Amino acid sequence: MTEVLGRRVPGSPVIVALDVADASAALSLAARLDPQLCRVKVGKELFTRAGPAVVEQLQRAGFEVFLDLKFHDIPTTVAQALRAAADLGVWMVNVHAAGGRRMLDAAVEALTACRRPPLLIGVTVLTSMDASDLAELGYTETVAERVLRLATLTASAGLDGVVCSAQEAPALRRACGEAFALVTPGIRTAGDDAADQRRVVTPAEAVALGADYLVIGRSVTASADPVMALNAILAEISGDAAR
Ligand SMILES: O=C(O)c1cc(=O)[nH]c(=O)n1[C@@H]1O[C@H](COP(=O)(O)O)[C@@H](O)[C@H]1O
Repeated sequence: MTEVLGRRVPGSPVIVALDVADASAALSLAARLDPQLCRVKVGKELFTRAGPAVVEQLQRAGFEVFLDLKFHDIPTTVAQALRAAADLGVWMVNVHAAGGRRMLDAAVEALTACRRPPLLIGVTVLTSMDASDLAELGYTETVAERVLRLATLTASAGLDGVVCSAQEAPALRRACGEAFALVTPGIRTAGDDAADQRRVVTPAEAVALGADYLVIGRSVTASADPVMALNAILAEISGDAAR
């Protein structure tokens, strides 16, 4: 357990997004990181390049892996894809909550039968989206309302948590309870470029708002010194930076 500003979370709350071009880049970055201090995320770019082998290599190196493939398909396809992810032994997987009730039910059922089921997380509204993106898609809800709708659907289907911006964390904590995992990308250290992200917070803000896990990519991976960048983030969220 790690003490993070008074909240106790199992292991490190930081998940480093290994959004790099190939397995060798991922493994050489991982070799510089300490699995006691962070987990790692394998997403669409790395998985499409390197496949399950890189997940297995990262796990052999001692890392718990969040396999971020954001499944969003018909219920049967999502269920089978999740069984394949569980067979890989990953720690966390995700699906788009917008796949709807029957897809979420099928996802939960698929993992119930697994010996070591990964945490199953529903993506609400991508942190790269803002009010204008939702309006163009025809949604009349605000971002906060839509995130809350998708999170309560996700919770009622029995998933373990959601991906959201930490901006929405307080409302989701109230609605979905203490045990519901809030996984928050869109993290930027002070002065970092938001780039394609729209709902952005700093690491310390995310923790203060009640996030359980902070998904952090470019603030670490695009840094000239990723290890130093990660250590600075860990110091910031443990409160050391303020002391
Ligand atoms: O599911 C995710 O991990 C995810 C959901 C979301 O809403 N926003 C989001 O940025 N992500 C992922 O989190 C990471 C964020 O990367 P950076 O913006 O570089 O920190 C990327 O790997 C995204 O794919």
